[in-house]
Amino acid sequence: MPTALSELAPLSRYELPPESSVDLDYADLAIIDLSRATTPEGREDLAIQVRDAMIQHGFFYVVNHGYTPSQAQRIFDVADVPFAHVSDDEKKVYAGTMKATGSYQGYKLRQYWHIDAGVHDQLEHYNINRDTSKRQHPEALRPYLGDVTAFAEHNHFNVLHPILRLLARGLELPEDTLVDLHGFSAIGETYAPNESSYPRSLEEEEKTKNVWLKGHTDFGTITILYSQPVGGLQILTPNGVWKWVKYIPNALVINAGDAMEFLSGGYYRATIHRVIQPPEDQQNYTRLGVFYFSMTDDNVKLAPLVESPVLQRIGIVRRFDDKDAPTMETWRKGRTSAYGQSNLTSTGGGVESEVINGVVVKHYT
Ligand SMILES: O=C(O)CCC(=O)C(=O)O
Ligand SMILES: [Fe+2]
Repeated sequence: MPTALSELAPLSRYELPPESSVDLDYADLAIIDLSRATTPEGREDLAIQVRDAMIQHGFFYVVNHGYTPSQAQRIFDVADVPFAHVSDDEKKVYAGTMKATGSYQGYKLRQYWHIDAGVHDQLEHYNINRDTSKRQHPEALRPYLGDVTAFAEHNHFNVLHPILRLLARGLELPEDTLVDLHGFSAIGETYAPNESSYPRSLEEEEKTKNVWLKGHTDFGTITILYSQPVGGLQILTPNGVWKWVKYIPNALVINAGDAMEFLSGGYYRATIHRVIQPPEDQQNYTRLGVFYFSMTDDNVKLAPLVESPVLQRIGIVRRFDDKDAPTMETWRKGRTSAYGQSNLTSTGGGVESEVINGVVVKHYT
């Protein structure tokens, strides 16, 4: 069960940069008060709110998820360690092997992904499996692995599972249908990763039209992002307009990925989102992201949950025949090893595509 963030090793503070005062075109996302999920009446209301938010935008905020502001602050402090307190040489020792193994653990060093026009990314990630003992970690991070485990447990049991219960209700399925596919100790690759992005040169900004991370869908079921002040994250609205995601202190930004879209027969869509250059008053700050990317257990076949009365009524949008559905393991490995490494085919209108396990995956500029 979740452990408390107490008796922790001291740690230097990461100052969250100030909020932008630029007037940006923000997406109007629902705010879900997760503390209401503890009562049956609360769950009934929230299930409707979450379903509608998923159908309308595919993104929503969660507040009152159980972390105090100081617990959230500590998570940012820990997340900063692999970037600010590890030398470039040591980072290379702990580099991940995404292309070779399809497993997303360790550093994704800067410049690993191709963005556009020969320009590579300036995003540095450090990804940790929820079982922190799967790999060695840089020395500076080792005193804080207990924090990472507590963070993974908090996300898994206090955020992910309650949301999965609401999403199952929205499909009129038994409440634990999706929870049962997301074990904490099952073999699977849920990550509790961190990400940091560094400012880029003017030339690189021009060549990529300010895009830092191309429009994409996440490949797991649910992504939990800790809202942070440096802007840049945008979602693609159904009418083709990119809208910014606003910072809300101690809120979580939740979205569905491919695996959820497959399981829900297209009912909960994997919304396309991207990262662009932050607004002008934040361009000298690095962006520190804290995420919990969740996936089902590796052996789950990502075929639609046809027993859902909702899907039986409204129909299923299929991306493949149910018998050909990839497992979570096949899908995550295929997408992880190809990302930013494969040659994309331009299909016009700023859309590029690739085929992973026989399924077309699109990238948006
Ligand atoms: O940095 C962000 O705000 C979002 C990054 C993202 O979409 C991803 O890593 O999948
Ligand atoms: Fe993403």
